[in-house]
Amino acid sequence: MDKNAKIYIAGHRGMVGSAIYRKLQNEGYTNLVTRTSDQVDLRDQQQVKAFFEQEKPEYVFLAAAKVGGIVANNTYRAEFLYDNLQIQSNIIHNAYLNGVEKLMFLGSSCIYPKLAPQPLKEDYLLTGTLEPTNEPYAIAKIAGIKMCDAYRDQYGCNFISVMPTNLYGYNDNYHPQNSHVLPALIRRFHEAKEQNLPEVAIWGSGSPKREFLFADDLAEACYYLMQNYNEPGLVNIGTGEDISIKDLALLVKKVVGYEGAITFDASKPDGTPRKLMDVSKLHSQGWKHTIELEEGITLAYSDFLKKY
Ligand SMILES: NC(=O)C1=CN([C@@H]2O[C@H](COP(=O)(O)OP(=O)(O)OC[C@H]3O[C@@H](n4cnc5c(N)ncnc54)[C@H](OP(=O)(O)O)[C@@H]3O)[C@@H](O)[C@H]2O)C=CC1
Ligand SMILES: C[C@H]1O[C@H](OP(=O)(O)OP(=O)(O)OC[C@H]2O[C@@H](n3cnc4c(=O)[nH]c(N)nc43)[C@H](O)[C@@H]2O)[C@@H](O)[C@@H](O)C1=O
Repeated sequence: MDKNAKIYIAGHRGMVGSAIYRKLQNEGYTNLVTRTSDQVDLRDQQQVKAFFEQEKPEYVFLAAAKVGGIVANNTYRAEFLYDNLQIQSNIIHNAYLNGVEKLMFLGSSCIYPKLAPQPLKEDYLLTGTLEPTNEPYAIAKIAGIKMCDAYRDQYGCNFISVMPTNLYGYNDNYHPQNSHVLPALIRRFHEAKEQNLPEVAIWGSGSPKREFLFADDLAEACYYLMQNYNEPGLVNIGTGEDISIKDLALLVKKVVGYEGAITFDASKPDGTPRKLMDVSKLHSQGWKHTIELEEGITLAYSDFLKKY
């Protein structure tokens, strides 16, 4: 990508899109194209068609999606399927029609079977049954991978797919019910500290394990792969290390400085027992994360304090 290349970042106000935007700006890219969802509703075929015909971007980072934690995924099942299929189909098809040089589609680690062997290798895709709480979202993401591959096969498009692990960072969503675990716990421990509450409830049993990557590290990886990777299929992006939700809660408690107790709310779902990425393909491409979990939580907590 030369520094004047016209690059569209779909979802530039979100956690990931804003991190990719910052990275490209820091690298000296000046021709960045963005639209909010109010300006272009990416679910709308006509709006997306008109946008691509007007702007003719050369590169696309597809980081716009309907996103949320385990309860949001399980509650808004129709929206997670419809919105994501529409957004990604409209963008991928119009990228093809308008001769986009290269597109990166962002999926998620939830595309892998619920009980797949760990760590999750790229070739475990479609080898088993999905986790029910996020099946609609995962089905949409799998369709996105297959769409990139089909457009590569039939039309020769250089469309690549990356699968990030669970993410957190600046501009995260701190909604009490709809967010992912890390922002949810940052907020809950912070509010409990402010209100001198004696205990904080953690959803589920605390035993599931998750892997966490700071969004700015993800943006570095996306930028790196956009320049160096041109293959069909998918590439995992993660750290290759995971932690139980209980230990994560203890770490967030420490960073926030909360001194009360932790309890577990068994009425909430655990989801997949474990989702550890095999990152050997990513490492062999020459990229590795730099921000470790405690440092990242400290950065995210200071961002939370500025905004809430
Ligand atoms: N967060 C995570 O833990 C993970 C995220 N991912 C993937 O990374 C990508 C980005 O996620 P993240 O940054 O966390 O999500 P956010 O919710 O922070 O951002 C999503 C962005 O998508 C845009 N968007 C949503 N619906 C529409 C629409 N109908 N029309 C136009 N724009 C729309 C929003 O734009 P606007 O602000 O203008 O409304 C928003 O900025 C997604 O593909 C997600 O699946 C993958 C793994 C984990
Ligand atoms: C990124 C990924 O995100 C979603 O999957 P998930 O990994 O299960 O994500 P999560 O962050 O919401 O939960 C992780 C774990 O943490 C526990 N947990 C404890 N306490 C809270 C809590 O307060 N909030 C939340 N959300 N979870 C909590 C929770 O019960 C679960 O065991 C997918 O739907 C899918 O969208 C996807 O791809």
